[in-house]
Amino acid sequence: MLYRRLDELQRETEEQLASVRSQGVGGGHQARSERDSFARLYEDRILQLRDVGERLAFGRISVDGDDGELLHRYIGRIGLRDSERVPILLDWRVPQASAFYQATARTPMGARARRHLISSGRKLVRIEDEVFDPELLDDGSLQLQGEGALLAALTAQRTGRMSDIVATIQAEQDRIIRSDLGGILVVQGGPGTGKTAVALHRAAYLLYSNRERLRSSGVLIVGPSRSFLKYIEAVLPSLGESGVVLASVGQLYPGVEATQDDPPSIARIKGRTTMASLLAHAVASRQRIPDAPQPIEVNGDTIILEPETVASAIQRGRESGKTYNEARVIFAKAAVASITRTLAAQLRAQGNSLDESDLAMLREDVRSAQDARVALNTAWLPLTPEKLLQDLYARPHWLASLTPDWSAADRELLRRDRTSPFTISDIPLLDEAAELLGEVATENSALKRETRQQRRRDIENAERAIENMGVKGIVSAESLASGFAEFADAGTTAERAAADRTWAFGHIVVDEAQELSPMQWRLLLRRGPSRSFTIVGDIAQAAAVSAAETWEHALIPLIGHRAEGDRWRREELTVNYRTPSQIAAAAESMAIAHGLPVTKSVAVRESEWPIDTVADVVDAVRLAQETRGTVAVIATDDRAPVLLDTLDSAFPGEVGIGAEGLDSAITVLGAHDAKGLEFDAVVIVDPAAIVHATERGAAALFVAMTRPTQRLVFADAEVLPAGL
Ligand SMILES: Nc1ncnc2c1ncn2[C@@H]1O[C@H](COP(=O)(O)OP(=O)(O)OP(=O)(O)O)[C@@H](O)[C@H]1O
Repeated sequence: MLYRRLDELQRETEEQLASVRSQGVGGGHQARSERDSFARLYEDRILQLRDVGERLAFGRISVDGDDGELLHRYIGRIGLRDSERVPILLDWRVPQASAFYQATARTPMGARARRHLISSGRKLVRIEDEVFDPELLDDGSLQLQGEGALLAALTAQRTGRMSDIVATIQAEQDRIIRSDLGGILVVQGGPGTGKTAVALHRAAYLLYSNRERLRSSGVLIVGPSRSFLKYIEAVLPSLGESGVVLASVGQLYPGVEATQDDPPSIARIKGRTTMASLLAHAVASRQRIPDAPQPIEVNGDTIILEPETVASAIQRGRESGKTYNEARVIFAKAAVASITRTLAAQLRAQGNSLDESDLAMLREDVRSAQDARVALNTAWLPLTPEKLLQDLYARPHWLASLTPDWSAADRELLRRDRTSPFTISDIPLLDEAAELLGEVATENSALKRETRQQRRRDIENAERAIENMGVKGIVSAESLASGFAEFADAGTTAERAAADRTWAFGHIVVDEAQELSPMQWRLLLRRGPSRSFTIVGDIAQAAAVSAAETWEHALIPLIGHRAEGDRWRREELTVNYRTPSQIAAAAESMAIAHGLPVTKSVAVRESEWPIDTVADVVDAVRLAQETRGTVAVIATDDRAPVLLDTLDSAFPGEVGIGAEGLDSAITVLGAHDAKGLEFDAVVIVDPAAIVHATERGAAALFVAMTRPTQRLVFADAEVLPAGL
């Protein structure tokens, strides 16, 4: 019945689209853009209806009706109504659907029974029923909702890409997913507890329940690496959501994509908040008053530019309180005016008479005179963030003059020539510099202003269009205006947001948030000034040297020193869905032996396989392949590329590396790229080397050990690290 209705709706929407399109190309600009945006809405709806083909409905909840009869409510990926507009399928995000995820025999939330529907394509292959009868209450052991469906999902073979968990969300996860939009929500949990899954479903939930607000401002999801983003990128589209920007920490500054990070000693310095004041000093020290008077030639006349003239123009610029590049415009105006006055006085003294229009022309002459340009640029050069940072690293004397209280060794660590590519740790510094410098006045900034004004006009037009078409309450002016903007080639909200450094997102989800440095948090605050955040991570897994050791500490750049409950709240996830209990226990024992704090969780299942140790890497991969699923080979970041060659000759055509290798049967990863991912089987090469490679190497090994869903094999491990 539901699929029949789905097909019917698809046909109807296609007809509506055809009818809008057939209205021809006539009418003014506004009529055209109205038609285009309605066409766009229909196209979106058709795509959405097509995308939910698989597992359209996955659950049913039975409640008592008014007349004592049992009412069945079906839960699915989207909501559907029949031709009389009676709901026949509930979107999983509506409030009535939450009983499906949260009801238990102890707290049935008005429900009598729950059914999981397990289907393959359009065919129902199994059902699983739970009856909420208090008499059947068990002994209080681990309570899982829809245990059969859940275990089937957990033991299914992995594809290298994360899939949605919408049919089997557990009660503790559902509470987090549906938590309010406002404020900062920290989700803490050990490896495999579903933090990433919960964060993504929460994004989908928020986009649905706060559509008006988030559709135009967008949601930003930040992950640790490109391979991680690749791993999660299909989840939101499968839930019907596309208005989201996914970015790794190396992609948060538009125009620069950093893929490599600095060695830990350097990353630590660049992550400290002192870098913010260093950059502020650097920017403030970039204006230079000349030592001596300079001759300036303007159209054949020469005047003398006094240092005081420059000094007072600089003063004017600084007093404006604007950013460096914007204040420079004021400085330049003041300097040009002052030079013009001197020149005019000189010309008058020579017997020339000058009226207002002569003065205006004279000002133009001064502005375009080569000498004047050089003098003004020497005093106050327009600067880009990239140039500022390159100068800072490449000019040791300048850096030394700005950092009298730093050690020479720390300064030396920042030293680098101008051609070196920017690193992940440079991204927040570029952003900080951009904030201090402001935009260099170019056509680009004029363009942005024009786009903003256009958007305002679009919203006004949209409001009128909604009145005219009598669809008030069905479509919002904001979303209709987004339709206009999309047709004006400005791209979708997500595209525009991703390209605009000053975009303010309505909500930000940060995954693996334990890794972020204070400078990275400062950047994120600028992207989300309303401080509506979902922050997920495991503070115990922090492998980065600049990472904080408690959440309270990590949040200081966002909200200052605040106790839990004051502007931020914490939720915990306690069940490990990924890793079998033997592997989880081994990982914990290793972590404890290295003094790492461990977040306790309970694994839902055991492994069929032992943890093996094999000398040869190729043999180890063969053993791992017995699971018949995806295999990851994790080594130190340096060794990974070497292993690629070895494995490629043993398993031709089957091996890939990093983000690009996620679709391969065997993926080789550096320990730092493994964060957040999962595979059926994992081979860890020389685990002791991973521990010793970096300062927090034991945390990196802990992450690597908690990636498999089935099997763990150590290779080339003559000495196993402590605790194993
Ligand atoms: N309710 C659920 N139903 C089905 N699968 C689930 C559920 N919750 C989590 N999983 C699965 O468990 C695995 C681990 O989830 P996820 O990657 O979100 O954990 P995590 O806490 O982010 O892990 P880590 O911190 O180790 O990266 C994933 O395969 C996810 O799909």
